[in-house]
Amino acid sequence: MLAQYATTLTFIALGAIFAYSFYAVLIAGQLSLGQAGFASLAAFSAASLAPSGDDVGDVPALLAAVVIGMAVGALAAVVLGLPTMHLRGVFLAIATLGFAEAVRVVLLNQEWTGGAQGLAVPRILTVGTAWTVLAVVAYWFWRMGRSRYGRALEAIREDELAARSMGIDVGRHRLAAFITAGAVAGLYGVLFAYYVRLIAPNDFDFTAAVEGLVTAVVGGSTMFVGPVLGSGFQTMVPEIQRAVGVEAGWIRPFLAGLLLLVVILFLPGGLASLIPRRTRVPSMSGADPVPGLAARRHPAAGETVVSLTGLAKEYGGVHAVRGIDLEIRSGEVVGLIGPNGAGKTTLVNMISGLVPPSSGSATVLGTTIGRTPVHRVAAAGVSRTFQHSKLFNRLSALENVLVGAHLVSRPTFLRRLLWLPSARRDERAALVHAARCLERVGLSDLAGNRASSLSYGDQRRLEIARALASEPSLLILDEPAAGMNHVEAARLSELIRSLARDGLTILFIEHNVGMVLETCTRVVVLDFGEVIASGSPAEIAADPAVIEAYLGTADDEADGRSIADGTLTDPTGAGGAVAAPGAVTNVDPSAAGTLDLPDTTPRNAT
Ligand SMILES: Nc1ncnc2c1ncn2[C@@H]1O[C@H](COP(=O)(O)OP(=O)(O)OP(=O)(O)O)[C@@H](O)[C@H]1O
Repeated sequence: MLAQYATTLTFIALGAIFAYSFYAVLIAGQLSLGQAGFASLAAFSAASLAPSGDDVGDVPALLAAVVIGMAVGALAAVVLGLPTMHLRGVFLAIATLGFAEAVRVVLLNQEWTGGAQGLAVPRILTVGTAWTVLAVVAYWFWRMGRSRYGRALEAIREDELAARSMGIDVGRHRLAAFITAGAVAGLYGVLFAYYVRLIAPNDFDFTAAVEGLVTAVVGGSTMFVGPVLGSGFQTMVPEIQRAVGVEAGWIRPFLAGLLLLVVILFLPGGLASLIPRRTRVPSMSGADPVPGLAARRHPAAGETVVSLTGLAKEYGGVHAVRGIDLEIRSGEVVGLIGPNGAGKTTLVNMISGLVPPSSGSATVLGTTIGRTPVHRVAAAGVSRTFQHSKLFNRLSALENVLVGAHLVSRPTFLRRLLWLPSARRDERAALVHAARCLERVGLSDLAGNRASSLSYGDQRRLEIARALASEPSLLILDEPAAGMNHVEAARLSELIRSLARDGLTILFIEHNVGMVLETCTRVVVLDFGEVIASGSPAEIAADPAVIEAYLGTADDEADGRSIADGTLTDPTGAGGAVAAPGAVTNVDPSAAGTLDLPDTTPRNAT
């Protein structure tokens, strides 16, 4: 019975292994077509170099071929990956396709490969061996999925910039994923060669690469079983068509293409998305530090956290930030306010290492800004949220926070492969820590929900939980209350103050002036890229320059118009939008000192 389907079953296993080589990079958001080249190099190298089964026995011969093939595939991935890993999307696909085609043409013109006639290879692979190898590969990706490394790759796929800000070294992770793809493609090449008996360079052409990619996409890249489902689908559909007698002429490829289209159109996450993704939410007890997390050093109270000297940023002719001198000390809660286009986001982007300054110098937690990559700035203790939410949308709320804990959690992948209890302990520590961060922002009930399904206000809070998970020394919040109603904004204000009581230094941009005045120990006001005022909330509320920046000229004030209610043109010319119903409102206008504060914030996040 099994013998009757042995060929089909072997090709399902081979197709799935090849699809895993695409899955390996798709989970990190990379589109590569070079796998056919890796497989080809591996197949011909192994077939030429591995000992014969007659000399050493079939199993050792296959094992030696597999080792050679995987090493050749991985090495080729290093050689190709080093110069191409900075490429994204279709550019990486084109570069890697160019490599695969170059390999094919070169091998086609070599004597030792047999050229177009091909090279004879003994059939050693059996259906049982093929499925055993597939089980090992699937196990590898299954154990990787819930490890710190696997989560980092998923985070890179969802939002590379946010992943960098969580302290993930994106370049290193992308290269590691590419090398894995090379090794798995090499494995496929060898198994294919030792099954089909005759290999030719044209077996690894553009069509083969596209088939591998399509199999991985149809199966889905969000769950480790995706490639197996994809290969089963791709191999079985023609078999079923043959069985029901529609194999002739154009009908068969037409139906196969149609089914493919249906899967891609209606199941963008692939067949694997039909399987619900479970998030285990741990039970928590106590507020003690979680053992198993890396300890972080925080600056002592009053120590300098941020030191900016003459910091400036120009975009072409636009002076977004002009010569800012600013010092922030540990334990301060500094509010950054100013009209639209004043340069607030540009300034915090420079402080968090996202944008290099045009001139001036900045030291943040001992790191020099400008030369330090974003993930190193994060490792120094800087964590942030973004003006426009940058969540990992397809991950659950808890998984988002787990990624945030990247810098304090321990690597677990290799230990998970061996089922070591220490890996389970460390994973649990990270889970408990993440769950506590969610609890702190009041999102415990939504831990298992997809980030994209949360309300706007909950997404803002989730970003804060994710930022807190790295146990930062400096927390930067970019318009955290945007989209929140006044009750949520008041709760957020209390949360910020409680974080400050715990010793965290906080820098936050907010258009809700009332909330800023109530929450901060110091307020810095920017206008046209310059600091126009800096002082205690009471000083700022009474400062004529601030009132002018916010209310415009005396005439405007006399008209009874203000930026706050959206009736006064923004001094930058950006224009004030009228607050949406339910948008941020002042937390406590009585904290406003002598500035006649608006009771609604006019501008939502832009
Ligand atoms: N990448 C960029 N390229 C060109 N100009 C930019 C870029 N980023 C910001 N700017 C310009 O720099 C100035 C400051 O922008 P920035 O976003 O920092 O202001 P902001 O105070 O954060 O404004 P908002 O409150 O509207 O977010 C604006 O004139 C803006 O158009």
